[in-house]
Amino acid sequence: MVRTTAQAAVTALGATKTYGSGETAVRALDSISLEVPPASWTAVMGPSGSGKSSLLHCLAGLERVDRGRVLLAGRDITSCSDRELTRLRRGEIGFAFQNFNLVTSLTAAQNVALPLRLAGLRPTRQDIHAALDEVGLADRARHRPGQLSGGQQQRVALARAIVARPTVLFADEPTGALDTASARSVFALLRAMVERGQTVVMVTHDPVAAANADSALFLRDGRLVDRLDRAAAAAVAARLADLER
Ligand SMILES: Nc1ncnc2c1ncn2[C@@H]1O[C@H](COP(=O)(O)OP(=O)(O)OP(=O)(O)O)[C@@H](O)[C@H]1O
Repeated sequence: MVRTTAQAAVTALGATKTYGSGETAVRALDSISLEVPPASWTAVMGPSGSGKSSLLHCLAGLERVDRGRVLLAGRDITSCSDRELTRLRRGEIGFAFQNFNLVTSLTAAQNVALPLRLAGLRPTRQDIHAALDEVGLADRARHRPGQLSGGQQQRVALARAIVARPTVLFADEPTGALDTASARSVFALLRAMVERGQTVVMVTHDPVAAANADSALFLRDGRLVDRLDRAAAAAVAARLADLER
């Protein structure tokens, strides 16, 4: 029986993940324990290879930990079957990942509708339009990914992640390909989600992005080594520079 704060949106208890085996084994996550409160925004930072993406994937149930536990909305996903996990992911979790995962043959609107359709729902045109509007792409609904810039594709991916109103949104560099103005509108969007009670966990290399979050977690060599709450970008950058030394 795992004891945890009942209200946490995401919990990791001694989460450990190793890739490969024998001499080529890499311990990507080394006994990570954390709690992400609901209606909060957490940034995950750290040097390249420190385990950020691995942590995001394990917390989101896209990959399984080898040791330890991960709980989503109080539910222990380490003991879920693949089927239960898929259902949980479709119902509770949104993903906005760096490589977009947009379907190239579908329009922006169809891409946004896809996760809801996969979950057996029939989103209305208004729902889809509202999500595209939130990311500033209402006028690109009929464009296919190949007709959009990298930043616009990223925003379609974000609209797709938010349309289902997930309890927890996991985002990998959600503003990585965006200019300053677009990044700022994404920060506002993520903050609005948090104010509506949703939880955001994002990996970022950008201290400005992390400064918009409520707290920044710092990884090094697969370990959680520090945490800053409500930190200014300069403080985040200084901590990161320390870890990269
Ligand atoms: N599928 C995999 N197979 C083998 N090793 C992996 C795999 N995925 C990650 N790793 C290794 O695990 C470690 C952590 O990788 P991870 O991608 O989580 O780091 P990261 O902090 O997200 O890095 P970056 O900032 O460069 O994206 C690295 O040493 C990486 O090489």
